[in-house]
Amino acid sequence: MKASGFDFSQVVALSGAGQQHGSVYWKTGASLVLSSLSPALPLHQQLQACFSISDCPIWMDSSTTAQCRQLEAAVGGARALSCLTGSRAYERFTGNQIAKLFQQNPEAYSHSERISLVSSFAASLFLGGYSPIDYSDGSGMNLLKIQEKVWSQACLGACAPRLEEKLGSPVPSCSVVGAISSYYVQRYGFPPACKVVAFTGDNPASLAGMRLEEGDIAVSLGTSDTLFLWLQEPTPALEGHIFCNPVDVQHYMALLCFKNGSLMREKIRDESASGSWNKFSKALQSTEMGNKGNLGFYFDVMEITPGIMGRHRFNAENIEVSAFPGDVEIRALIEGQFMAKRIHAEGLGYRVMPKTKILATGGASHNKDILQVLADVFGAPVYVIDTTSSACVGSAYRAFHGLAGGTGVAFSEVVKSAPHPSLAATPSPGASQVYEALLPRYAQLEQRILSQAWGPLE
Ligand SMILES: Nc1ncnc2c1ncn2[C@@H]1O[C@H](COP(=O)(O)OP(=O)(O)O)[C@@H](O)[C@H]1O
Ligand SMILES: O=C(CO)[C@@H](O)[C@H](O)COP(=O)(O)O
Repeated sequence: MKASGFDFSQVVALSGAGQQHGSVYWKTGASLVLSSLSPALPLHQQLQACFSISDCPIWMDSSTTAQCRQLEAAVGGARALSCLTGSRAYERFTGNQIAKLFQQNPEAYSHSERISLVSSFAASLFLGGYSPIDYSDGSGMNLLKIQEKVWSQACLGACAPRLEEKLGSPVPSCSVVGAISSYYVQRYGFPPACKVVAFTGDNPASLAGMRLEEGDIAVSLGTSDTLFLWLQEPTPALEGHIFCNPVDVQHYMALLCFKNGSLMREKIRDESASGSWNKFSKALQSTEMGNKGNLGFYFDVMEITPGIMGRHRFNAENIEVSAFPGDVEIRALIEGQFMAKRIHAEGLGYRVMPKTKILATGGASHNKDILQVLADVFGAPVYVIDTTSSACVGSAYRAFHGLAGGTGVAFSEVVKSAPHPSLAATPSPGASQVYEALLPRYAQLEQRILSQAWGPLE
């Protein structure tokens, strides 16, 4: 930005977002380095010795099943943990990652004076000191009591000793956490009064960027596919997550994460459309809604929602088949991905309403033919905002909100003059009849695969 001539002296506030659940381990003494950085040198040269471990766990890590079971057992089971923290124990959630680090590398853990999320880590760089974790990203740790908005002592105790002091106290997501550090003032020309508003997770920031309203559903088609909803009241369940809302401290957001998103679509594009999104789109155009009854499940990595692995294809008679022709494969993938989203959102109590808008974002929201299938499966119009970087735009809106007063001011008021989303796809005639028949079949086949993999379900 500096090289392209951006005028940092005009920036009155900033905020940001980081992928959820990742954790950064600051070594004892790091805060001193952070607060006395030389503006003559880049960050990486000065911070190299500041971390207790060099490879940080990120959200795709699923190696903490043992720690998940320990945490659930410590608080009275999966449902009890979900009621407390908004989610049953998930491998990628930070509390379980911290517990694993403590168990497998106690030295690195004890040498860590502070543990940040990716979001609060980035905010710390701008502050020149440790930034608190915000309520919304803090909800992705299996440690925060989402109603009281304080760390759960039971969860902290089950994960690792002296954890509270390493995390610091969580704050409302729209809090001003301090002024920008002199490093950024001197090196880049920010004004010294520029405020840093707490950073949050990428999905909460996207909710802000898309200006989600009640009844709407946001679908982020990034590396992972995520789906989020605005909730007045938390309804924690054994599937999906409830987070504190990033723009309204009284409310909540629900999130469902599907790991086999764009990377899975890319694989099928490479195998069945010679690596071309254009050919991939043509396959969607040339096949009909409902795919003549052919259904597919494509999970090359262990899926989060639901816990299935592998590829499973079924013909119209529900008989498992080993392959589909290329075009059928592509439609089965996209229809299957969106039917799973609708079925699992409805499992959290979500219902498509006449006023429902689907707001699409992320890399694959560039693809109109994919969005058409989304509109058809949900029976609702799909809108896109004029940027796929909704988390970045949301961070700018959140900075503006924090500057305007944060918790005392309605977010919708602050962003009311922002551009409206534009219509990208409307349901095709006859779509609801097709998918009303197909959705229950998809759900039954999903249950069949799940029980084959895990035995009879609860
Ligand atoms: N025309 C397209 N059709 C479908 N998918 C696309 C298209 N263009 C980009 N993508 C997908 O978008 C993904 C990146 O999305 P993005 O939202 O930037 O990811 P991230 O989760 O890293 O933020 C790529 O993996 C790619 O598969
Ligand atoms: O784990 C989750 C949400 O719970 C992921 O959505 C991460 O937040 C990473 O997002 P992308 O990089 O895939 O956008």
